[in-house]
Amino acid sequence: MNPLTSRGSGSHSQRAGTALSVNVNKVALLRNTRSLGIPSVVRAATLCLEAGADGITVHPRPDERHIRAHDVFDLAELLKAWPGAEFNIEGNPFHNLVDLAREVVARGLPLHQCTFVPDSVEQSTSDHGWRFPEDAARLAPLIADVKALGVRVSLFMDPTPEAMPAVRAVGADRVELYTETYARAHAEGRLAEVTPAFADTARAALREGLGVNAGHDLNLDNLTDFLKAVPGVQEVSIGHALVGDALEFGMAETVRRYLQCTREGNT
Ligand SMILES: CC(=O)[C@@H](O)[C@H](O)COP(=O)(O)O
Ligand SMILES: NCC(=O)COP(=O)(O)O
Repeated sequence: MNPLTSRGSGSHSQRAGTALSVNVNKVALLRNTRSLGIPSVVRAATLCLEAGADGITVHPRPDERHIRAHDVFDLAELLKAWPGAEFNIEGNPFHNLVDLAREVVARGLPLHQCTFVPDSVEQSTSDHGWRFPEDAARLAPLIADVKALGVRVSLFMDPTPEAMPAVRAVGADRVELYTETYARAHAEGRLAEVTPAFADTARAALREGLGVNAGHDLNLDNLTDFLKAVPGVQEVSIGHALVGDALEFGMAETVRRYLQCTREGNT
């Protein structure tokens, strides 16, 4: 069982420090190239949880290129056996996300967080956050709908400190900082250019009473530095690099290495 304690925004449990939610999209992507069910997404998620991961994330895109609807329900069934761990579904609330969330909850299955991401259907991966004030009016009712299910709502956001009061006003519980620009700058030795915006956005979110998550292109090289530089990050969701690392180190050892980065990043 994970050492989880309640803290922070939203009513669900999180362990002290930054939680690691493993995104298993890329396991499904490989599985979908044949009809054999290999590798198993549920088995991969089980290995992550057994190794100490705090949660599982999926981003079921409308074209089901990786995570399919049945994966969402299969993983939610798995999470029932891990009461301390969290299930986070990411996606565009104007596409398939809200209906999936409703169905998970209707089946009596656990769902802790929905992360709203403004991706278009044909996008190859996420590449920007919501815009405020432009998106506020159309997001508000969907945020209310998902929160009425008892599910926390996090909004995928670029590092824009000035948007945080509007994110709070629209009813979100958390923001997820889109970290691609941090990851690229880290790889290119340009951290001074980007770090202040991430740290300022986290501080602005915390001032508003929002929780702070982060994700996209985080990896074993940049995760510790990110968490040292950006205050109060409650959860990182990591998939692409982590699943790649698992090919080299195995899933359990890989998860342990990422957990070690979160611990080092929190000191
Ligand atoms: C929201 C986000 O940051 C993305 O990283 C996403 O969840 C990953 O989606 P893909 O695996 O389809 O690239
Ligand atoms: N929210 C980000 C996520 O779930 C995984 O992003 P990535 O590590 O696949 O880039």
